[in-house]
Amino acid sequence: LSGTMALHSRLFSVYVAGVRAYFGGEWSRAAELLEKSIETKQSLFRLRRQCHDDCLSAGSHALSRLGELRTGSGVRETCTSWVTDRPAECLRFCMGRSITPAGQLPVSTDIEYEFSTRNPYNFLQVTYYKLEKLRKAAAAAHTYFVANPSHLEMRNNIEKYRRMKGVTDEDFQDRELENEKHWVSVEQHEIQLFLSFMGEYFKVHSHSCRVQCEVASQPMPEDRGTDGISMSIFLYSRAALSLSLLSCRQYCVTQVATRPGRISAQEDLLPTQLEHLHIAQFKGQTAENNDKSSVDQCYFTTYTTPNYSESNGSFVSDHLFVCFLIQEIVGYVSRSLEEKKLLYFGVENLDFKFIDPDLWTPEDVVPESLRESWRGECPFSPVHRLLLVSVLLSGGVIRQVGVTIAMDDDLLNGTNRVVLDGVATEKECEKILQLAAVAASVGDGYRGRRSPHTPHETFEGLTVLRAVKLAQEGLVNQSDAQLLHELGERVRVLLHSYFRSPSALFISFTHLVCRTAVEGEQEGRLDLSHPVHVDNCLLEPETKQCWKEPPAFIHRDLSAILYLNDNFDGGELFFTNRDAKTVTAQVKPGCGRVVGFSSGPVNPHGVTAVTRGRRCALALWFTKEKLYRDMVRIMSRCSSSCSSSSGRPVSCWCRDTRVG
Ligand SMILES: O=C(O)CCC(=O)C(=O)O
Ligand SMILES: [Fe+3]
Repeated sequence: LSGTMALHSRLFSVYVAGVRAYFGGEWSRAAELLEKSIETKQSLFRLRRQCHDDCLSAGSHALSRLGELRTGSGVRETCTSWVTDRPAECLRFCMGRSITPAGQLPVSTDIEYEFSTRNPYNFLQVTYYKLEKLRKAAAAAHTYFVANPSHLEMRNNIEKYRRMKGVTDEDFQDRELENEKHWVSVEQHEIQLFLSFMGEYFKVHSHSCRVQCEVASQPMPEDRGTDGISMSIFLYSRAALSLSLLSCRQYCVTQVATRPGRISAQEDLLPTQLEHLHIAQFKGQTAENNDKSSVDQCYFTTYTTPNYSESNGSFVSDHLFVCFLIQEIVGYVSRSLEEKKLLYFGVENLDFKFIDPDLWTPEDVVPESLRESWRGECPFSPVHRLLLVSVLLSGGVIRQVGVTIAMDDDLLNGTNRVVLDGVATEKECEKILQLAAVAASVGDGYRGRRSPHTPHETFEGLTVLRAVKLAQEGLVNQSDAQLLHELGERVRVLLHSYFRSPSALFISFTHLVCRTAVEGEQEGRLDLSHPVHVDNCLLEPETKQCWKEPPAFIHRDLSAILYLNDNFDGGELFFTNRDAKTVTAQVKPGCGRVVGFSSGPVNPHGVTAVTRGRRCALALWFTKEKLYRDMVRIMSRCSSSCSSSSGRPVSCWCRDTRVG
């Protein structure tokens, strides 16, 4: 045996011996063997990476040829050329398989699984504890717990280690951190750090994950038989294996985007990171004066003119960094697309199961017959699409007379933030405030309630549906209830244009909220009216991560608050960094002022204490996903156009809206 096979076989035997020693209570021996097995695993992974790098150029060549085969060629031909052209020979040779007799391989996916779940560290933790090497036990416990956060016993062990003498915070180290390095820089905003994130991202993506797929999907022995049937079976199983390899690689996106210890992958990690980059580089070119955006220019320049720096020197020197990055991404995207094409071919023709982990896959990659549930038309290139999935580009035009841009990204010191003035008139603010007052006086779910955020304020809320009901009961004017809806629409149109959103925006939820200072309870207040949060994910300030998981409203893409008054003290909206502490900008509310911002992790925000009076605002959230638009809102608009004598609003259906 040689190369990786030898290592694999050693890994297997050393680990088994270590576990045996463990169960035999031979602690020193167990520690030695388990450590050795971890070392062996690391060497094995290193060697595989090496093999992969060495065979890579052959690989990309074969893949690009296969892409051409998708249309107009039969399954058999595709498989045949694939099998013969694939650089598997290179990999197999490199990995030592070519000299190993088929069927006698000590390949055990169990052992790979064992290491991927970090189980050896569980054994090690007990072993070191028995040997009274507490600091090492703490590191092993921590390393295991990072990947198994719901393991209660390990949580308790860690608590115990923390209380033990001689153990310090520094001892709780993740010994497998090397493979997750990209997370260290993931939350940095600065461009240089972003670049380093991208570097780590691609490294981890291709080295730690994609390479390991090669091993899991090595083809079967060369026993292809001579008759037609066994040849077909042979080709079919080869194709299936190759498809599993590709699908394994595709899922690397999810693995790379899943932080150790989290269950869910960070959705669309790459586009989200691009949002950080913020296209700060692309700002200043509005749709008006330049119908080709900078992204287009960069893409165009880099990929259509070989000596682009000469042909468009000034642009490229300003944007060299971004162009470089985009070049990286283009490579990544085109490789991924080639794989997807083949996979969809397999889904269509070979009944292969594949669920695309990316949201940015362009429609033309998906065969016609599979498109049914696919998203709508997208006129953008794959790279563009990748950039735009989660990216809003502030700086678009505001066309409404009387509305002005009071603060932009620069003044607000951040990304995708804007303050617009003049969105509602004094009269309109009055009407909505009146509506809020009536709602409060007749009582709704919030009346007189203490705020959910602070005991020093009360909180009243009114939804659109509730407003419509009040109108139907004759308690408020129909037209005032209707105004709530109109204002929401007005803000939607303005922000859609300002943020140049390539996809439609739907109102996902609207809430009229008033916060009132409780008199006599304001002395020495240190808390906030609304603690710092991100609207569409759970902010974890310690790690600066934001988890797009329920109970966060993960489908909110854009947030807006329309302010209605200013006769109160405090109640300023502020933005912070991801540490939830460093304030980057503040906004003072006033009638007709709208603050709009992307709902994601670039915009943590909160509200300072309201220490006198009552602060009312209409909070609006928008989504790009049709599915999550506000059904209640649409229905209530219908029902508000029905006569109130028709009874309960929900039983009144109107035909002119496309509900359901
Ligand atoms: O009222 C405000 O200014 C902000 C409220 C807010 O952030 C929210 O409701 O999520
Ligand atoms: Fe918020």
